Amino acid sequence: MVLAQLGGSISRALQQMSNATIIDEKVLSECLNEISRALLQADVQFKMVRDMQANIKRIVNLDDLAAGHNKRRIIQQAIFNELCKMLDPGKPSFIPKKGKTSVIMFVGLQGSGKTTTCTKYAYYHQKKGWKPALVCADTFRAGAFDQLKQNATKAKIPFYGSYTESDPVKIAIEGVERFKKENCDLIIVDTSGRHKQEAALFEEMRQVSEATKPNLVIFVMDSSIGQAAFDQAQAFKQSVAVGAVIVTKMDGHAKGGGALSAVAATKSPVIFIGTGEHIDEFEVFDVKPFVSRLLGMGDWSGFMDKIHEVVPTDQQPELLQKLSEGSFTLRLMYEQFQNILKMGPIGQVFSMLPGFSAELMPKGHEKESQAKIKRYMTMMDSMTNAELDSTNPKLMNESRVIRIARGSGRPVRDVMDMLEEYKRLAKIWSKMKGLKIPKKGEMSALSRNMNVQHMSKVLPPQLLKQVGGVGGLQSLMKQMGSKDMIGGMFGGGDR
Ligand SMILES: Nc1nc2c(ncn2[C@@H]2O[C@H](COP(=O)(O)OP(=O)(O)OP(=O)(O)O)[C@@H](O)[C@H]2O)c(=O)[nH]1
Repeated sequence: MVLAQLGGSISRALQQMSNATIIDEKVLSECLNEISRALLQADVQFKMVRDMQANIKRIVNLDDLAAGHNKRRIIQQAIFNELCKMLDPGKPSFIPKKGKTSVIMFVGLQGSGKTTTCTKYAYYHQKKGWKPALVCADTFRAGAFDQLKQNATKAKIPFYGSYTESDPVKIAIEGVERFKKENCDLIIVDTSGRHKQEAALFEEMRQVSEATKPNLVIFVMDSSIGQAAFDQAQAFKQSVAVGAVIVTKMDGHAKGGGALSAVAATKSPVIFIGTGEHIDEFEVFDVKPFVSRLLGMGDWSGFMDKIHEVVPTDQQPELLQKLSEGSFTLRLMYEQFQNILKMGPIGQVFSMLPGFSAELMPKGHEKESQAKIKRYMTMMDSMTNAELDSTNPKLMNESRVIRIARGSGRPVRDVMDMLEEYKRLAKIWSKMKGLKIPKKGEMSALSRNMNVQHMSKVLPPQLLKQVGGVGGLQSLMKQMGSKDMIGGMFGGGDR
């Protein structure tokens, strides 16, 4: 089951509960059974699901709730908290410091995405001004060094490895020593994988770990392994001091529940997730926004982070300003298309907004989407400045459409398609009107600045209904002291 499906099932269960006139023991049980079924289908370990159900029932004692209390909200809050608890081992992982050398060792089974993830991790930090380096201590898989070398070269990250040396410990020591001398602050050691957990793999991992004394060992896990995740994660944890987990292939048809099980097995947090084969398809994993997204609440802080990441710094103030004005011109669309082609899919950004997914660049169709965007841009190149800067699509009369089509060598139908796309995007962006945009690092300020009206515009209709429409939302925010829109709605507070 894909995670989106899991989120959908949970939202539906909550919705059904909300539709009930009276929320009693029976309604609560039905809702919890529905949610449990969805989690089990997503391959979350049975024991975890059972514990969660018991915890919620214990917390939500319907008889104890004084009349007038918002039972619905309390139940939602309990579900949110329990899901967060499942994913939060209660202690943070080691956090490397920029400018101070840290050795990070990656472990995982063959094919889990370990080598790809090492480069993604290095690239993520490099973009933030770190000096990462990659060491290939995988001498088991022929071609592993070539793969790492290729990835590292593309991302301009220094690397170390050998075609002739067969001792991974020796390579790891040499590589780490070399990059320490070169003042790299993030030395990433990629170790061998095997097809299955076997003694030789664990012995090798132990030796590499002993020799390089990593500050952090990251266990890389393929999200599609489902129920097997718990045992696999536990086996790794017993051999090396796993301190964090990265779950890969969250974009595929993954049984995402495995991620939850890995956290329980290693008592270590998930720190990143892989969302595609491309180097920047890699996201910081934060429990509360993740659960918010799972429950269809959107992820505002992730959205803002992505804007900061995807849009060039010099264009950010202008874009955010325009966003808050709600005026979306064709020129703005053109500029964003330029960003997409340069930086990768901005569809990732949109997927973080409540209520809609990456429609512009559907997964698996990136090539077609890119070609479409290029076609759109060619057509926009045939427009006048006035047309590009206008927010009024009526300006585009029939004769102009024909001229633009002729000017760009495209059929009229294509121009119409492009204008439709513009209208669709403009409609989405118009919902942002009046939003106060925080500077980087002030995400909770965004939440505080969102008023009921904004929230009601961007919340998916079924969710809005669930909280009792605009009126319900208003009283909910009042009750929560309007603290934090995402955390606040479910009692999470500031992040
Ligand atoms: N869709 C998707 N594919 C991924 C992701 N991460 C890695 N992959 C793909 O998974 C495959 C295996 O990745 P590798 O990095 O070679 O696997 P590995 O675990 O290093 O394998 P060994 O080096 O043999 O241990 C490659 O085709 C990657 O492109 C992801 O987040 N999403």
